[in-house]
Amino acid sequence: MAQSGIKIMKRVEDIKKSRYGRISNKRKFNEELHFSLGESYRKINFLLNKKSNGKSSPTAAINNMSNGKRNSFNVGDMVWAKTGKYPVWPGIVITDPETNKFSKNENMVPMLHIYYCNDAYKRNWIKLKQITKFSGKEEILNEIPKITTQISRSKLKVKWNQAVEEAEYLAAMDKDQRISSFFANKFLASNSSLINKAESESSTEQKTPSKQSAMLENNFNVNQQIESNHNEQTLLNNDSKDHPRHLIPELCRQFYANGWVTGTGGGISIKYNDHIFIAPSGVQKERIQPDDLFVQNLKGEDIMGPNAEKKLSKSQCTPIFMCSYNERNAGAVIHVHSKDVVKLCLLNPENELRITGLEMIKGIFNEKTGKFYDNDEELIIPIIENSKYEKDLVDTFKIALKKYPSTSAVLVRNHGMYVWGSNWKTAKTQLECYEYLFQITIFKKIHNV
Ligand SMILES: CSCCC(=O)C(=O)COP(=O)(O)O
Ligand SMILES: [Zn+2]
Repeated sequence: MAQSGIKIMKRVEDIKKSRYGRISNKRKFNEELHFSLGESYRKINFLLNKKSNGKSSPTAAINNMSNGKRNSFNVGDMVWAKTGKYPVWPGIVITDPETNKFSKNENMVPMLHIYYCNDAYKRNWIKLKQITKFSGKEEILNEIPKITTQISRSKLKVKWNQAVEEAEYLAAMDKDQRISSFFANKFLASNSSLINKAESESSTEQKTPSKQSAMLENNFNVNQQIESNHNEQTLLNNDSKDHPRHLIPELCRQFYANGWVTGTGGGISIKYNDHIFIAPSGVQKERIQPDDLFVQNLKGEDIMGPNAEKKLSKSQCTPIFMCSYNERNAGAVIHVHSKDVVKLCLLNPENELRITGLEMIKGIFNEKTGKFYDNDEELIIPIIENSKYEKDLVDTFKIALKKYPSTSAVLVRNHGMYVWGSNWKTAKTQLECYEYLFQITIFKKIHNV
């Protein structure tokens, strides 16, 4: 620990000497920091603001660039932001740790949550009209030539140039890497004081167990903070093919191919930790993209959504999805507009459907017993009446859940079916088993066998 501490402190000293060196030596430094600190590391105003006829003040220019635009920014995007008397400053759109949101409307004014580059991790909610896409130093200076003179007169000149250099460095990365790298610097800044303290203590006196444990605890807290920021971003977006951002579009394409979500009908939602991912409404479900999804928590509070430019809204099925999560502890819920469900409900006017004697019954999970059905057991699935809007199904859906504690599906007459499971795989498998059972049951009913 003491040796790795010395190594890090030397590096911190190098960085203190040259901020530019920090940028160019960053990779090497990161590697050493990783080596020294282990796995936890990985997770881890210029203007005079003169209103010079409104023509070329940076505020006016920025306003002109963004006015009337809807939010087209997302977490991880690099931006130029203008606040108060400060020069336009580079930053990154990152979720506010207090509200878990990166965008909001305050008194009808759209705002984004920004962390500033090279500014001790200061962060703020900024009006969307004060923000524009990060381009690069040359580009912004060409776009707003007055910045050059204003910055050269400003006390913040050095700091601004370093911020821009950091931003250009970060802009070259992909979003995940960018956010990790940005917070890795925070880790470094927070730890350098601990390291300095540790080194000076080790050179003058023996560390007492209580000092050692206080340092470790402090270190642990810093690690935890970085890790939780990192984890938050990883939960919302990541490249794993099993992440809801990739699963939902893929599953929708499969369901479309089976004729279950045609003509924009149907929908899907997957729970990932405590985040509920929900498909958009009224779109061709087979064409959904990873960044078309909505994310909310179990209380129904929005966490993240697609760019406003996309003009998407959350699935109308959301109230039923939430019922399945809250009442049945589902891990995923699927809504299909399958023709076989509609046909079967026409052939079966009762309020429930009974199926027995088929092997595929074994693929259905009995939520009451906590076991899969045996093929000699009778499967009973509730049927509720359709309503004008999906949300008006909630009351009867809840009644059906109470009356049929074993069921993992509810049929909606003249409409389709909701099916859920403890995870997306079980929900999908059960959907396939139900559809199979329904086809055979239709055949049996038609042929009276
Ligand atoms: C032609 S679809 C009618 C609405 C509907 O029943 C449905 O399932 C669509 O839900 P969405 O997720 O697109 O809001
Ligand atoms: Zn529907």
